Amino acid sequence: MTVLTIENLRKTFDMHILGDTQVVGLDDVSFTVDDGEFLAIVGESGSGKSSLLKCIYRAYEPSAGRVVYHGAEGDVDLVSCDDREMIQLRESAIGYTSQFLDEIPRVPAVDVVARPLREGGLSTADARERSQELLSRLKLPEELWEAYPATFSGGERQRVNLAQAIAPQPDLLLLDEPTSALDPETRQAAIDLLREYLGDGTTVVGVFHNTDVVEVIADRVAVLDEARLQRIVPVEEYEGVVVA
Ligand SMILES: Nc1ncnc2c1ncn2[C@@H]1O[C@H](COP(=O)(O)OP(=O)(O)OP(=O)(O)O)[C@@H](O)[C@H]1O
Repeated sequence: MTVLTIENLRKTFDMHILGDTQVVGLDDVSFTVDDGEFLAIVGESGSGKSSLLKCIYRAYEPSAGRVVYHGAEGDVDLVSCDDREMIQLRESAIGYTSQFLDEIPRVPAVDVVARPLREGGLSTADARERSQELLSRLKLPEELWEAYPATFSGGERQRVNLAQAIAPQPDLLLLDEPTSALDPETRQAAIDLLREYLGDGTTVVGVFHNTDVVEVIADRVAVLDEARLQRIVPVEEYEGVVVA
């Protein structure tokens, strides 16, 4: 079953500061994503990877095209649906995370991860227990669980960020470089957790620079080149080396 249909997606940026020139972030991108699939988005720096995720999540308003989410309640065009419907989908079905943690001042790491679980209806105790499990699996030292992420290293913050994103097990999860700051051992732990914890219940579209990660985690790979979808192939046929 198809979860996401992207049709002729285009995103341009009007750069008034550069004498009204136009930057093309995405150009005529079309593909579908199946239920439970892990699709990796790769491509050189500036090829449009983050713009694609942001357009799906409507953090960027696409300039043209359609992004249809085939959810439990029916099809929704994420480009044209009203804001309220989009917010509801973000709360219930579609997750997004960038590689940087949006810090909430003076909230301990364990509560940052527990928050979406509490909002989803879990008791505080259960939500905290689940978030401790996730942080433990991601090898965040236990003494940091009750500390504020503002003081954490880049890799420690990224673990909190990833745990927070996967905790509610959304139907569709958009991940932008979720493992970029992790050392190889922690990256492996993150990959194992993503696979196990999300299982087939979550469809993932994730931007990755690291070819090793792509090869072990993705089902298919979409290669962007200068704002266009160059090819989309099963991971076994993917041989590209991606450098940020
Ligand atoms: N908010 C914005 N305003 C203006 N231009 C933008 C904006 N966001 C992206 N762009 C431009 O769109 C193009 C694609 O950017 P995008 O960030 O999607 O690429 P990327 O493949 O994710 O790059 P990287 O791997 O470096 O993160 C680039 O030329 C970029 O400068």
